[in-house]
Formats: sequence, C-alpha cells, structure tokens
Amino acid sequence: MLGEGNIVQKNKKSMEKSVISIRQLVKKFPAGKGEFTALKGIDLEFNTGEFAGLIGPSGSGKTTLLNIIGSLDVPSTGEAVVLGSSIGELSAREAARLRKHSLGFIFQSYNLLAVHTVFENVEFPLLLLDYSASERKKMVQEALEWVGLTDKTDSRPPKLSGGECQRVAIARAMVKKPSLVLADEPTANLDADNSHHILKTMETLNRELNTTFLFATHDEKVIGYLRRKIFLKDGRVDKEEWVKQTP
Ligand SMILES: Nc1ncnc2c1ncn2[C@@H]1O[C@H](COP(=O)(O)OP(=O)(O)OP(=O)(O)O)[C@@H](O)[C@H]1O
Repeated sequence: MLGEGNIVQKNKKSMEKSVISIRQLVKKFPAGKGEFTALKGIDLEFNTGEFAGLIGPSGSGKTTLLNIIGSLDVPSTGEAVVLGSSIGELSAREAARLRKHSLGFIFQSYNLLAVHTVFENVEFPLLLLDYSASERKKMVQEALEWVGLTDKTDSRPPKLSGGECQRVAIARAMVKKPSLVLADEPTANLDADNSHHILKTMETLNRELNTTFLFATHDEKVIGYLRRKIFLKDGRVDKEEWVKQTP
C-alpha cells in the first residue's frame, strides 16, 4: 500500500511531467519565389497542469506555433515533442490518433455543427473513440454540467448566444478529458462578461482535472488569467513571465 508521502511524491512527479518540449523550432512558408520564416528558433518546455499563453501582436507566430503543437502542421527544422510524440515524425494517421485521444481544441469561431443539437456536438469526439452509448451519455452530461449548459442539451447552435456557443465548444474539447487543450483566441467574439465566464470555467477545469491549457491570444482579459505568459515577437520568444500562485 502507498503511504501518504508516496502519494504526494507520485502526484508531484505527475505534476512535473513534460507535456510539450520544443527545441530550436523553425517554421518556413513558401512566399512568392522564396520563403517566409514565421518561427525563428523557438525553445519551450511545458509541464502537466500549466495554464499558459502565447501572447503577441498579429503575425508574431502564435497560431503557427499552436498549429504545430496541435499536430495540424509540422516544423521545417527543429523538434516539437507533444505527449511523447515528435510531431514532424508522425504519419497523418498517427497525428490524427494523437488529436483524437489526447488533444482538445477551442477556436474563436466555435466550429460547432449548426444542424446538430448541443448534446450531439459535445458527443462528436466520443464517436471517434470506443465508448458505449450509455458511457457517452454520462460523459456528455458531465461535460455540460462543467460549463453550466445542462438546460440547453437539445438546443441547436443557431439558437444560442456567442457565450453559450463557446461553452459548448469547451464542453466538446473537454468531454474526453484530454491531456492538453489548445485555445486560439477563444474570447475573440465574446463580450467581457462572457469572456470572464468561459475563462473561469477553463481555469476550474485546469485545476480540477489537471488538464494543461495553452492559449494563443492578444486579449488582455485572457492574459489576466494566465499563470505563465510567453511573449512572441516576430517569430521569437521575446520574454516570459510566471505569475506567483496563491496557495
Ligand atoms: N500558410 C501560410 N503561408 C504563408 N505564410 C503564413 C502561413 N501561415 C502563417 N503565415 C505567416 O506567418 C506569420 C505568423 O502568422 P500567425 O498566424 O502564426 O500569427 P499570429 O501571431 O497567430 O497572428 P494573429 O494574431 O493575426 O492570428 C504571418 O506573417 C503570416 O502571414
């Protein structure tokens, strides 16, 4: 049997586990007859349970970096290791498997399926995994409880407000309890009240499920919630700040 000390030790170890390891990452895109370098040698390490953000002006490389971490794109040179997989070395099938099992995505445009109900939208990622109908129902209901939308189960997205749509998107990203959630400008289409509401929801899920969150943003409201701030400028890490955590 594990003693309390061992459990604390074990939890501490899992807290410190590396989720993302980026070394000398360069990303070039074809541009006219030449090429444009969007990321110019990024080195970053993220551990389990972080609530971190890539911050920077338009064109600084936030989405490009988030897309590579999300296995939606590959490095030109250098390495991005996400949950033990080197993104540049994955086949399309392996990358899809990584996304399906371990990653959740939240976009500024919600990306919900308009003709499907809230329940069906949140259930969608589970249909790609091996869960029974009753397991899926339980998981979807739990995810809708997390975001406070159990009364909208049968509604369709066109009938929801922007804030409610983003809460559905959070439930969809979280329903399979992924290790890592990537959120690209998740508050871009929301007013201040709704922005704070969804940020508090994500913060709670981060603390309760120990899910790692990585944002790309230039929204001051989002920046105010981050515990680690990585400032990108012209494709490079300009500076980093850690916010002291209250116990
Ligand atoms: N597929 C592509 N082909 C060519 N250039 C690209 C491509 N994707 C991004 N870029 C360029 O790379 C640079 C970084 O773009 P990126 O979208 O990562 O910036 P960003 O910081 O997320 O900006 P924003 O806040 O406007 O979304 C930009 O100059 C952009 O034009």
